[in-house]
Amino acid sequence: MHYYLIAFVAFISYIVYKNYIYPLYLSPLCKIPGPPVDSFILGHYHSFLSKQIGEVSARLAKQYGGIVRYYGLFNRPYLLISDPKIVQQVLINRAYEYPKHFLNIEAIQDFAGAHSILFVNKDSHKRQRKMMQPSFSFANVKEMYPTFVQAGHNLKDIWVKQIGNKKEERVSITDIIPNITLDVIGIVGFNYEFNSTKTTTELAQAYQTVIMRDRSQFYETFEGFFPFIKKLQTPDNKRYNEAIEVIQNASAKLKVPVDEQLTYNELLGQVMTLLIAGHETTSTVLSWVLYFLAKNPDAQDRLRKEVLDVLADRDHMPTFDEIEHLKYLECVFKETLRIVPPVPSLFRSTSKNEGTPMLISIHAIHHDPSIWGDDAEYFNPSRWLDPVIKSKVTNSNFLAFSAGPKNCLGMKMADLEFKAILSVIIRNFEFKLVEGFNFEMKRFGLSKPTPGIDLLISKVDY
Ligand code: HEM
Repeated sequence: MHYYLIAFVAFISYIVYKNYIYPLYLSPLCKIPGPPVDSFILGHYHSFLSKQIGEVSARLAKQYGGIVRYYGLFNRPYLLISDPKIVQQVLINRAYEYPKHFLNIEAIQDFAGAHSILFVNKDSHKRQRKMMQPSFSFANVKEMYPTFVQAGHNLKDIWVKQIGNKKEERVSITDIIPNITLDVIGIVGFNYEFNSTKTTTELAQAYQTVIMRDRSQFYETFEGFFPFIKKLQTPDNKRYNEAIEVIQNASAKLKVPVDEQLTYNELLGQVMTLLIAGHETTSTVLSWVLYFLAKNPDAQDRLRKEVLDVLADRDHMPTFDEIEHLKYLECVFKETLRIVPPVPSLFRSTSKNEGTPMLISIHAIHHDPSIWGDDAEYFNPSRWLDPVIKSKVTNSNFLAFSAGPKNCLGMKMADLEFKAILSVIIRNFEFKLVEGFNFEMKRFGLSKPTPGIDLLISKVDY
């Protein structure tokens, strides 16, 4: 009998040592500054892991510095990184030595495919990247430009109809913008018309269900530890699993334009990755920009004035060169990406096996007053014209598209799509905040406004 007792005591001692004594008192990571732990089992759940992770990480970085230690479930240590010198090493100089880390890999694989470029490292990554790169060349992206302008006009037509003869109309902008960008990626990525702005498509709704699921970093980790939770037939899981099935079925029907031989699963992975990476991020930044312009009427007027120089005639389709010359539009794009980076954090691991997970907080870096000035919390597109700020910006502190060999492949495409759509929209409408309307930011994943953004929209009559 006492053998069982000894085994039981040994087991408990091991658990206590591994999950409490070692991480909290003996690990070399204890020397790194960070907040005191709240709970033996839940780590920092109560103080911040259940909250909006971007804002929390900016606060922690301000309090403790560019590298902060914090604790997840069972006191697993994490590092919160916002020091641009470390970022330079991890993302750029030694990118392949720091593989991506996923709190809940199965959940992401559900909608990006298990063989996605997003998950692989070293040779597999280099191979996929080489294969995909030509589709994103400058010349190819430039050819997509008319599709982007047309998308701006499609959105314009929808809102003109919605406003009708009224002076202004309250519109939920986040209901339609993801459909606009989904249609765009369908056409430019796969030569396929989803027509999601004209008919209700299951696919657009499926993405809403998956992306708008608002769960904390803690919950994601918890489900990552116990993946069977995902299979429980709760109403939320059922909705989610049905949505994933819709995405997988729709992706299976599409074809990516690559020459090299790919297995069926690799192909499916690429389609799913491009669909998700190519429309949810762009729709996020387009939604936020309209909110910030509504909140800052001076910036809105200045942008409209600049756009009117090339779009005096409202039916004129702006050319690529005309759009590329709009300097304030460029500032507005960068400022929106700075203040609300659609991907607020990147996860990496210090090494392949059981390495310490690192959360690189793009949000914290983008809100650091030592780089962006004392008004870093505010939307101010003109900062991008300030020579002092310009001299401080580098590819390791402006990270909306990440940096280095795994940076965003669709960067130029997103840039052009944003500018084409926004210029048509701002030429044709004025945006105001709805008094008393509040929303929050999703706690984890993409920086989505939740439940969405309502604005007052009126037509520009000149
Ligand atoms: C404003 C819009 C966008 C933002 C802010 C954005 C941001 C990012 C970020 C931060 C990453 C790095 C993720 C990580 O390291 O974990 C990334 C990767 C990627 N993005 Fe984007 N993205 C945008 C639009 C697009 C578009 C339009 C496409 C394609 C149609 C695209 C395709 C990709 C791909 C394929 C990767 C993986 C690259 C690799 O691992 O080598 N993105 N994006």
